[in-house]
Amino acid sequence: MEVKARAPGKIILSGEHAVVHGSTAVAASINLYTYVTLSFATAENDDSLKLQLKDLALEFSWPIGRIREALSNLGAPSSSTRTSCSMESIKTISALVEEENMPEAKIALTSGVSAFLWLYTSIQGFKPATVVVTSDLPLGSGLGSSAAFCVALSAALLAFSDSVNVDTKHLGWSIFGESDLELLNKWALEGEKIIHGKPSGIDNTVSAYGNMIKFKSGNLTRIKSNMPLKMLVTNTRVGRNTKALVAGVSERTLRHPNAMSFVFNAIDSISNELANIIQSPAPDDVSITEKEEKLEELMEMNQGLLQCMGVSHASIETVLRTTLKYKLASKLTGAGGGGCVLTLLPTLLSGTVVDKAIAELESCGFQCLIAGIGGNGVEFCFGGSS
Ligand SMILES: Nc1ncnc2c1ncn2[C@@H]1O[C@H](COP(=O)(O)OP(=O)(O)OP(=O)(O)O)[C@@H](O)[C@H]1O
Ligand SMILES: C[C@@](O)(CCO)CC(=O)[O-]
Ligand SMILES: [Mg+2]
Repeated sequence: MEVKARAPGKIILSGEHAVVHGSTAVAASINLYTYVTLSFATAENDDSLKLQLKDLALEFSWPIGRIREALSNLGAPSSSTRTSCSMESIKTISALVEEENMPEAKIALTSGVSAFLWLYTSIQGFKPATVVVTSDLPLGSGLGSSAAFCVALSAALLAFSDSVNVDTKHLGWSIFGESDLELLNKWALEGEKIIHGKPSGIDNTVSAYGNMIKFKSGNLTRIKSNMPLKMLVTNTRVGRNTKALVAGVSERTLRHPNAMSFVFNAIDSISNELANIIQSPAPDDVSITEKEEKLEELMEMNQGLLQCMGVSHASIETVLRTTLKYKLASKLTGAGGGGCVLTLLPTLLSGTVVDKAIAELESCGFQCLIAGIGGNGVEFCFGGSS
């Protein structure tokens, strides 16, 4: 028997980075997913834990005895209580990953593979198994690939544990009950900590719960949109790393605590206003257009403040300039420093303008997509031969 889990990526409509410092942020799931399939070994002589990253054509395999020896201090797995990875365990796990000779060009994956080993051994202990990962999401681009990976992984691991209440006979995709989802989200955050250093928890929470959320200091409020929201996502293809960008903002905050607290407060107000606009009723085209104009202004203000935090990038500025030529408002999404930019596509905007803007962005070497916003969060499905 095997279990497959899928978790969506996300866009942050407002409040990235500031959310790490206690401000409100607004995020939505998108219809691009990371898939994780878990099957325990059935052959007697198969005594290894395998991780296959299919899109990257990478396979890792550790003899279970080697993992048990290295992590003997962990004790018995306890899937019902999330535990944080100590500095000592991180070092041991990194050494296990290094034994696998990660290709130099893919060294950024080390933290993802470490998060895998931590979540696997903490939830399932030392059982031989194969875990296969595929993803629609570009890695390290601001669309929450790390969170989708941790959420899908936690879902597959917990689905085969005694800590959640799932029906293994159900055919097709299922969702977790509220308390199981809460546990899953806590485990996913522990994985994100290994990848991000100091995550706010917004990315794993929106991936786990789906739809649209407002998030502040670890607490989520579900949001119901009362207007159509269409966003163009432009991937600058400039690689960056969320951990380093988050650390950079924290350093700036230490240097200029007063100034930065005003920036974070301004972003908190922007996020709350944006959430109110999205939720308020819009009975006709005129009121939708008015709401869109306000959203555009708030996105521009948020982008200005992100630039002030030092997380914009020349490639992001090129996207902003290009979309402005078509009178469209944009902001970076996720950690910035490259990665993806959001552009609001108003309801009454002609298709020709969108096509022209996309063509110009793509001629700069960027990649554009229009994401479906606000679908289900994490789901799982049992299958395979028993
Ligand atoms: N499918 C995957 N397989 C293995 N590791 C992954 C996968 N997806 C993400 N990761 C890990 O997450 C890292 C990228 O995370 P990072 O937080 O820097 O970017 P992101 O999550 O895509 O963007 P953001 O955090 O801004 O939304 C990768 O370098 C890798 O370590
Ligand atoms: C940059 C950040 O705010 C969002 C990354 O998608 C980091 C976080 O909240 O953990
Ligand atoms: Mg991330």
